[in-house]
Amino acid sequence: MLTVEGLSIQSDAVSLLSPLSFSLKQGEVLGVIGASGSGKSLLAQALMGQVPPGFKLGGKVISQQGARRALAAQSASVLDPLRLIGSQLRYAAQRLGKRASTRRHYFKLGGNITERYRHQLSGGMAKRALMAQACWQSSEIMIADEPCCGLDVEAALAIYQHLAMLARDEQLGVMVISHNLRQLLPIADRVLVLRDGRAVEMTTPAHIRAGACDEYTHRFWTALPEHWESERVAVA
Ligand SMILES: Nc1ncnc2c1ncn2[C@@H]1O[C@H](COP(=O)(O)OP(=O)(O)OP(=O)(O)O)[C@@H](O)[C@H]1O
Repeated sequence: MLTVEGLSIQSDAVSLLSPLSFSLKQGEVLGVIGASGSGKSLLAQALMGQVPPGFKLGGKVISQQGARRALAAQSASVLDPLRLIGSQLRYAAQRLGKRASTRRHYFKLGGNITERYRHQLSGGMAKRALMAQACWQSSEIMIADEPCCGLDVEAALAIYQHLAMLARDEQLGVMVISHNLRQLLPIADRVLVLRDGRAVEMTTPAHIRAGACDEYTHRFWTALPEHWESERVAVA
């Protein structure tokens, strides 16, 4: 569905993303993990062709048969501050055309989010609006950058379940960027691990759970609270 060949980002002489190649398949959830600043959001922006001004983008991003990509960005700043959320969602749905009707069940907004402006949303409400908007924007590829920060566990679970359903039932290629391995692993088919703008490995949840992965990846797994050793807890 999406083929990435030697994708790289430079700012001045600094390499922020070293040449990276991978594919996103139809019906798959590809998780992306990495420490803060490892280049996850830049990768998402590069896949959308939207890197910050002055950044140099290298390599190729090829969509199969013109598959459209939508990004649920990390920050609500991408929402239009002057239009009601409902109006922005309706616009996205119109562009999706006939296929929009099957998306009604995903990322329910609740409350009166659609009747509010961006500045009237809480962090969690904004997140839900961003997810719903991206879901209406593309029928082929959806990229979700930290879809659940600011959400309570129940809302986060619903979002992850909907991302999995979009891949499984609607056959989208779904890429999910997350710090939260515990939420990501149950829905991911494969996991791309980034460190300092470089790919450490492309692995699977089964390999991560079994410890059959790079030592850097394994550290994310052992950092989950359920794996804390008693002495580490005692120090904390
Ligand atoms: N607009 C920008 N101008 C300059 N540097 C930037 C810009 N955006 C990102 N960077 C730099 O690129 C690197 C990767 O940033 P990125 O936002 O992709 O990290 P991330 O992995 O998404 O982090 P986090 O998990 O904290 O969101 C960082 O060193 C960051 O400082």
